[in-house]
Amino acid sequence: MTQTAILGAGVMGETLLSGLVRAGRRVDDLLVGEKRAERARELEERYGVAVVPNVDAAAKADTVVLVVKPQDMGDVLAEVAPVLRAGQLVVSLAAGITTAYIEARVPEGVAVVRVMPNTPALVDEGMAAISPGSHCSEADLAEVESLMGSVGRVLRIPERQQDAVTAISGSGPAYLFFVVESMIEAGVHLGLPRATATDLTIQTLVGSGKMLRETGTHPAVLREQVTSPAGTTAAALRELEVHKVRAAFLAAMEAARDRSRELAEGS
Ligand SMILES: NC(=O)C1=CN([C@@H]2O[C@H](COP(=O)(O)OP(=O)(O)OC[C@H]3O[C@@H](n4cnc5c(N)ncnc54)[C@H](OP(=O)(O)O)[C@@H]3O)[C@@H](O)[C@H]2O)C=CC1
Ligand SMILES: O=C(O)[C@@H]1CCC=N1
Repeated sequence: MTQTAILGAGVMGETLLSGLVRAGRRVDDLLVGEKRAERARELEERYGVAVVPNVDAAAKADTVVLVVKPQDMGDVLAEVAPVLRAGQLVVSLAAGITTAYIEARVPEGVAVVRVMPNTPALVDEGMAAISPGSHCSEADLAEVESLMGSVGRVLRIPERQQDAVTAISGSGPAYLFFVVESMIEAGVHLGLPRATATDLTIQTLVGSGKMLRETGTHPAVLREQVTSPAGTTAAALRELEVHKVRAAFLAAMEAARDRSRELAEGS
């Protein structure tokens, strides 16, 4: 088994780490680079994984996964580039950061893959979109598919689509949690106990998601099936149109796509 280093074990890094451990990856084959001592101790206790300085992890591993904030990427690459060598694979999970940005900062012959994951990976229902850098082999892509496939689905996409993907599946869980929060609050306004409103909303989301996935039916058709003539759903949907929810999603996702592009510029 190859050695994998995860540099930056915050929300997304720990999500990947926990998934790899759940999937049966030996902790001896995993290394973590994390700068805060307290956080390092926490991860060592929770997973039994070795937390070591970034350079040690990067020098030892076959695959180095970068899960720091886009704004920290330049510093981390400057730190580990001197110990990287041809034949290693660098995988970035950071929004906005291009493979060209990374390739310009690592030695010749280091393969680079860009990934946009999402947090449902925590329950093995992640969605990861992966794009190869300029000198990346089929074996490198297969390694990343195996890595991310242990926590959900993986899709290969051209890198030019990564900013839009970030706006859909990377940030997407937050939009859906926001909708869930809003429905729960509305249920409470309608007089339901909070626990009841929460149960009803979550099961409705899970059931609707399962219908979408298992029937393959277009969401507009599924929506029409719920919308009885002159009924309750029609009354509700009219309000969502009046309040321009569809336009708000378009504006929100354009903002996410644009922010991803800005992060590439280092801001
Ligand atoms: N959260 C999400 O849903 C998603 C996140 N991503 C991407 O994942 C990356 C991480 O995001 P997220 O997990 O949310 O952010 P976090 O801030 O939770 O995690 C980043 C981690 O990196 C650590 N870190 C910072 N500098 C270094 C360094 N030099 N060496 C080692 N570790 C370091 C931070 O430590 P400290 O806190 O001490 O600074 C922190 O633990 C980002 O690039 C983001 O774009 C992608 C898709 C989804
Ligand atoms: O908000 C962010 O920047 C990260 C990238 C996608 C989801 N979270």
